[in-house]
Amino acid sequence: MNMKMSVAIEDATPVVDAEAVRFEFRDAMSRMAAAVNIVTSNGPGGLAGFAATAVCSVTDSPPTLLVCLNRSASVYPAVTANGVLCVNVLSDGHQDLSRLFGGKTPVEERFAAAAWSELATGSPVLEDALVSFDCRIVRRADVGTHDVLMCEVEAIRRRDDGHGLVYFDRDYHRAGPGKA
Ligand SMILES: NC(=O)c1ccc[n+]([C@@H]2O[C@H](COP(=O)([O-])OP(=O)(O)OC[C@H]3O[C@@H](n4cnc5c(N)ncnc54)[C@H](O)[C@@H]3O)[C@@H](O)[C@H]2O)c1
Ligand SMILES: Cc1cc2c(cc1C)N(C[C@H](O)[C@H](O)[C@H](O)COP(=O)(O)O)c1[nH]c(=O)[nH]c(=O)c1N2
Repeated sequence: MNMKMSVAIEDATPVVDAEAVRFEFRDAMSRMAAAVNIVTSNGPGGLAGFAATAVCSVTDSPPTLLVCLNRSASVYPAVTANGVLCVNVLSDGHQDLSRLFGGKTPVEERFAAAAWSELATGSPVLEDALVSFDCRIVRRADVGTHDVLMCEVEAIRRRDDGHGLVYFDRDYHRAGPGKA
């Protein structure tokens, strides 16, 4: 396969090495702030949960989110076998929980660090999440290293207090009230 690609970088020098392109892309992506979520799942494939920033709203009719999941992640077989997941949106103060769900930690250890309940699908719902979207995976596309999961929302739980947690420049930041 021809891996040659080119991207524009600051001095407009073309980058043609695939590894350099990947590095350049990630470095550029580090400048895109994103909400931090813990995506959970439970069912016949077992309990699973991972930190995710590649999550966004697709359509409100029917209410649908997309979640990008790396096929090499340890949680991948469980999430795809279960066919359901819950997107738990984190608040500031959840940094340690995010690190736990983003690292190479055993699944029991990840879930022992917080309190969980359930809504419609049986996926774990984080008790103090800003908002939780309990979803059924209705469609899947494999793109490069990731699966793009289209997730139809079956139940929502939210709280109105708290600040958001944003990942930016490879670190966690508070998203608070007040206009920019
Ligand atoms: N979409 C993702 O899969 C994703 C997103 C964020 C972080 N991560 C994981 O967390 C680690 C630490 O991330 P970091 O932000 O501190 O440093 P990093 O340099 O690895 O990543 C910078 C940015 O690039 C993007 N990115 C990273 N890995 C990616 C991947 N495999 N596919 C698509 N986009 C990706 C994300 O937007 C990330 O914030 C990464 O190495 C990766 O394993 C994965
Ligand atoms: C802030 C942040 C954001 C993300 C991640 C990490 C971190 C720290 N990770 C990586 C993901 O959480 C990690 O691969 C899983 O925890 C699985 O790791 P194990 O394979 O179980 O060790 C991640 N993975 C993924 O497939 N999609 C995503 O959107 C993200 N986003």
